[in-house]
Amino acid sequence: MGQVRVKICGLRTVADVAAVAAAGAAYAGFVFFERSPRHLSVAQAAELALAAPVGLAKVALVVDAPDAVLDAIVEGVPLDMLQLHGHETPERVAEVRARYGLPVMKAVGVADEGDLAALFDYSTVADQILVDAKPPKGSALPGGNGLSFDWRLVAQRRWLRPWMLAGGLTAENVAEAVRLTNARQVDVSSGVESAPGQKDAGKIAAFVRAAG
Ligand SMILES: O=C(O)c1ccccc1N[C@@H]1O[C@H](COP(=O)(O)O)[C@@H](O)[C@H]1O
Repeated sequence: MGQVRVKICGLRTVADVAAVAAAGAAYAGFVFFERSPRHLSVAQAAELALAAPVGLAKVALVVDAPDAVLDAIVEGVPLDMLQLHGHETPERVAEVRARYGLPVMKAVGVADEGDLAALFDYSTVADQILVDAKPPKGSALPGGNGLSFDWRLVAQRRWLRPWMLAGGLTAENVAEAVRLTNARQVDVSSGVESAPGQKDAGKIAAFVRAAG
């Protein structure tokens, strides 16, 4: 594993899990959001999670999920972290942490300086912060759109909790993103795909290598 910890999100097959583990990524992400081309059922995610080797952290991504949906995911899938990628409030983040006893990573969309205060607010309640590009208005997906934001907005910033950089990262731009922001963790979904929802083992390996 390199110095920068990598999360590969939106895995859909056991072969994807094997490629992520072989590349040396730290986290594997499973998406539970029906509008996403990466959406999994609880049974599908359980199969992938059970195929993950020890040391590969399994993350469930949800978007404004009610307790009933989270209950089914947490009961059915062996997990290491929950990623909240919707409009969950700081109070909801605290509630989810307490209810499930799992670390919670809260995604925050960034487009300009005005979005940075939210990063601090969530860092007081979440275990980790995911700093992602803000989705364009009317976008079908709140993430996984392959869009970047101006990395200079978060260059060298410090928050109270560990954080990950996300949004439009690829093997071609991740080294520059890390250099500019000093991110110690990065997250990618569409940048390691050959088509929406189709992970590419070669791109995954190249991305992890390039992240450093
Ligand atoms: O990947 C998805 O389909 C997805 C769906 C709903 C919310 C978030 C989603 N993905 C997350 O978005 C960011 C950035 O993705 P990309 O690399 O720009 O494609 C990443 O954190 C994914 O976990």
